Amino acid sequence: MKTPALLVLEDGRTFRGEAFGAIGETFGEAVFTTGMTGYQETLTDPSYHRQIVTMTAPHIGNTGVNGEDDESAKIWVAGYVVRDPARISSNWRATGSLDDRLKAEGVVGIAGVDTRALTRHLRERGAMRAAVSSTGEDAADVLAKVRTSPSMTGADLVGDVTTPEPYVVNAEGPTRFKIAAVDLGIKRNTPRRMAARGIEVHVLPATTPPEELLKRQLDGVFFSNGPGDPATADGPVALARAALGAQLPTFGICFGNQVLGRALGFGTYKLVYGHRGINQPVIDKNTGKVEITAHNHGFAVDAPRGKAADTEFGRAEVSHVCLNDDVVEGLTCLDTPAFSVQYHPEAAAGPHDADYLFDRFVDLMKGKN
Ligand SMILES: NC(=O)CC[C@H](N)C(=O)O
Repeated sequence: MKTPALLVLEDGRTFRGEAFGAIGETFGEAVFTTGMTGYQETLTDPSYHRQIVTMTAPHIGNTGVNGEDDESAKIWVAGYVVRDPARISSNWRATGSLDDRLKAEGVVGIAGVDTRALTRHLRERGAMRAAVSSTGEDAADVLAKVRTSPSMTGADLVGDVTTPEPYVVNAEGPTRFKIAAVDLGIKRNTPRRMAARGIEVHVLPATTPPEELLKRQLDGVFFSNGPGDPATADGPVALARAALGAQLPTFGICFGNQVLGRALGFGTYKLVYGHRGINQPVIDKNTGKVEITAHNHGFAVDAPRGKAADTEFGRAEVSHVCLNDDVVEGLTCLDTPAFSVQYHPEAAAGPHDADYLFDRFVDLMKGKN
């Protein structure tokens, strides 16, 4: 017999289904992602730390899990919600089933949920605190605990995911540049895309002091994606300010965009339900070109569209916006070699329209040499 499970949302809405993965109880922010592929990459993306992720694609687990697609050393999602798990894994690369992997890593999930109804609810009411429980506990008791669990607003989570020690990802072929990548929850595919362009990537802990970053005398700095509320990232913001002050070529992705935005003096705010998926249209304001891009963000930068803003580090403009809702998706400094995007040019899984941004980073570093 299948073990019954509950998904309880902060506003009291409750979904019933059956246990998927580990049996237990877990808390986090309920969000949804619309990606039709790439569930293994989603599960292992450190940006999903403390989030209960709902897959809107109804059939999950078809290709099992493999030894190649992880974006980090483990599964980071706090909980997993699916409609209809695949009963068999069909892929030549599969080394196991999704259910077994979730069990092995103690990740509590729920299957058999009406994920369309859940997604519509989250779109209307916003992402909110939630729990998945398969311990047989009463929904009212679970709800009481959800209401005392921590919120994503104000959550400082970088310390949970950053590397404790620096490490180096070697360039493929001859080394053309050496950069520091500040690890705020970095996905493996990012250094990989850089290495393919001859960049040697020195991944550094988020707690690296600004003096130490500058002392390394590298060709550029990168600020990665990561979990939590960017309003709490004062340490990384100080690093970005040091990089900007030193005119060091700087690139940021997702959390890195928010960190650069804050370093320039802009604020950040929480979106109602965020952008998560791999088909989000973004326009480059300067070229008018539209890219289909991968997103995973619940916060955004609050910066003026149109005219460049005057910041402590010279003029800065919003370079990209999302065509669905006009949210800021990229920033470019006009007097300092720095830019960032809120979406994922490293996209795994996802479209590669934005891959050119890694070349833009290379061009910035070439300009400096
Ligand atoms: N993928 C990311 O870097 C996410 C950044 C931030 N935690 C947000 O939700 O907006």
